[in-house]
Amino acid sequence: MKIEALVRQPIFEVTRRAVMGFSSPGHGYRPYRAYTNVASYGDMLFTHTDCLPEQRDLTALWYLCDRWDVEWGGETVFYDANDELMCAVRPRPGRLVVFDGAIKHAGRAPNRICYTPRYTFAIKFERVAIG
Ligand SMILES: O=C(O)CCC(=O)C(=O)O
Ligand SMILES: [Fe+2]
Repeated sequence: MKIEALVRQPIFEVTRRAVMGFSSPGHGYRPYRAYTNVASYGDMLFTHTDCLPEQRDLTALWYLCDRWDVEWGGETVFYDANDELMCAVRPRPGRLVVFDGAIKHAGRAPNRICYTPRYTFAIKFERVAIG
């Protein structure tokens, strides 16, 4: 999605406010990319990072679902430097998670009993000097 169009949407204002909480004196965040992920049972979503550690980008991830059964799986999982699980975020209607893009993570495909696609909407922010 074009960033100029995104910033006019109500979802962006909510996202911006959440991301603002990570600002520090002299530094803010600027959106540079936004897109939707879709995954269904059997898909393979690879473990990755969204930026290099020194970049300190943030990823804002919305779970776009009307409902999400706990048995459907499809969590976003986060790993430490030893590839141990630190955290799993369960899709939930309207949930937003904001995280440091340098943390290793992966979306997980839904389980076999899930007949609905798993949609997430990602907005990537770069750290910028302000003032
Ligand atoms: O859909 C997810 O849970 C993760 C998406 C993601 O990691 C990304 O878009 O960079
Ligand atoms: Fe990612």
